[in-house]
Amino acid sequence: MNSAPLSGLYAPSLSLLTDLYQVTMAYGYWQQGLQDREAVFHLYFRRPPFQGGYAVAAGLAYAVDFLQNLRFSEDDLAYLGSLQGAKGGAMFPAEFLDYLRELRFSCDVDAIAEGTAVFANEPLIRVQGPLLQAQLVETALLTLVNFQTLIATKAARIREAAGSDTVLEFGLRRAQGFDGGLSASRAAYLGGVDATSNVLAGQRFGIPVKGTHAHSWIMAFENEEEAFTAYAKAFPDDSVFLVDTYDTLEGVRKAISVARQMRARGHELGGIRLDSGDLAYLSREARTLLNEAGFPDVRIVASNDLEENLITSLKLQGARIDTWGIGTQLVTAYDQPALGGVYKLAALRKPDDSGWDFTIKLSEQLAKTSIPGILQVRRYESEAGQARADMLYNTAEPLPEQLTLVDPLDATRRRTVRPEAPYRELLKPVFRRGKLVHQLPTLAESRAHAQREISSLDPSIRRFLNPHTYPVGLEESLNTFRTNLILEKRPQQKT
Ligand SMILES: Nc1ncnc2c1ncn2[C@@H]1O[C@H](COP(=O)(O)OP(=O)(O)OP(=O)(O)O)[C@@H](O)[C@H]1O
Ligand SMILES: O=P(O)(O)OC[C@H]1O[C@H](OP(=O)(O)OP(=O)(O)O)[C@H](O)[C@@H]1O
Ligand SMILES: O=C(O)c1cccnc1
Ligand SMILES: [Mg+2]
Repeated sequence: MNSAPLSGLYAPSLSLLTDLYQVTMAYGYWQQGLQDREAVFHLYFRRPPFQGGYAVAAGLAYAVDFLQNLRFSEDDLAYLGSLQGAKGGAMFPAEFLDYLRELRFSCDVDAIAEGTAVFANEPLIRVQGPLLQAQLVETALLTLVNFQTLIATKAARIREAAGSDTVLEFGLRRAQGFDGGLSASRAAYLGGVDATSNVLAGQRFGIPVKGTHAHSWIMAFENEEEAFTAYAKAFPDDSVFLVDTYDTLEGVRKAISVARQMRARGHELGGIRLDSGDLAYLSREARTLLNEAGFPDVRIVASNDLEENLITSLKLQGARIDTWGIGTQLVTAYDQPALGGVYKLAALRKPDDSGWDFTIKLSEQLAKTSIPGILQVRRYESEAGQARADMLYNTAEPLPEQLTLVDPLDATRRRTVRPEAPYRELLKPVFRRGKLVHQLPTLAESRAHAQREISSLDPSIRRFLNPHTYPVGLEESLNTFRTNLILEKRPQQKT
């Protein structure tokens, strides 16, 4: 179910899921005879979203599905063949289209598992292989990974605020298109929500589907009692009544009255839902009414423009909410509309095959200057499994005996690594020479992994307000190499 999340959604081929410039560069590389020059790219982001301290990696299953099915159909080639340049001639000659017809993805791909807690500058995906191919997949990988990582992170924050309460994702109606809604439901589940109202996501990904009913259900009947009674008839053991259509606390009393009739027939009301007004006050009052009437197990569901900060505030106000229904703010990633993940060239095989040329993109800001090498991410952990610090290092160079992590933004900030410190390597082989060599976990396994990963982070990294920065250092020799490469590439200013 999880292994081909894209297939069938977009028929018949997704290989043109790219920016035109990837195809024009591919043509240029082919014309120059550079198509098979071995290259290494890293996909990473520069700052965690929502001014938070971490992100939850997501979208890899989509990326794998895309790469596995990368081939240009006759329709794709006909379309590319129809594109014209400024003077009206074909943009791409027939010989190049013939090349694309035979093209099969043959790169090595290493990636960090979905659900892993990740930080700025860490490659979530590393692609190594023929330059033309490794470049061609940039846009698809970014669009597939950026959005889901963003939403999984938002969901993890909402989970953090909700603690052990149930969280339902209700966002499809407000999502950025149906495809945004579908991948948002998947990523939200991965990041920690318990269920979705999105039935297509339930079918495609095996996410539990849950829900209540709308105000229109109440409005379609003469009065609330009639509406509740009718709903209970349809779902005698699975009813949650929406109580705020006319007057919330009156609605609660009517729900109690119908719940008594249900009980007399051997059924129990599952819950009530509050969707407006002061949710702290109303949930407390509703809890009192329900408890006094002998319904301590009827759950209180709340919805209405909720997000992690509001949940935190409602809890501080003593709200008695058991289940949080969250739509718009979760699936639109309020208030950060995009994760700024990038895909940068980091190494090119020397033309004479004598080793690597490591490449760098300079920027006015050091934070935006890329990191050269064929990178791996090593996570050091305490004996109890708490994440302590991550080290980026160049796998193409030998590691020194004594490892020192250097802050890429401030080389005076360093920490040495105890030789016996336990660690794991986060990037794992996914493709070798274009063949899938990795058994993808199920979505439920990735979700469980995310829960473990987030709990391995110190609360100071997880908090919403001014979180502590998790230490991600460059291995010292990589940092020195990068500094020297910056000096070599940057023109000397003269005064
Ligand atoms: N106790 C509370 N503390 C802080 N914010 C709250 C509290 N109770 C509700 N809210 C939030 O305040 C906002 C109220 O929004 P709004 O005024 O649109 O809703 P409403 O008038 O209650 O509902 P509606 O317009 O759907 O009938 C919502 O985002 C809601 O989640
Ligand atoms: O508020 P969200 O987090 O997006 O959660 C989903 C919302 O969708 C439904 O109503 P809808 O917003 O369609 O109408 P309403 O606000 O008028 O009830 C539901 O009652 C929630 O309010
Ligand atoms: O099931 C619900 O209560 C629901 C579903 C979608 C949007 N709002 C609420
Ligand atoms: Mg609403």
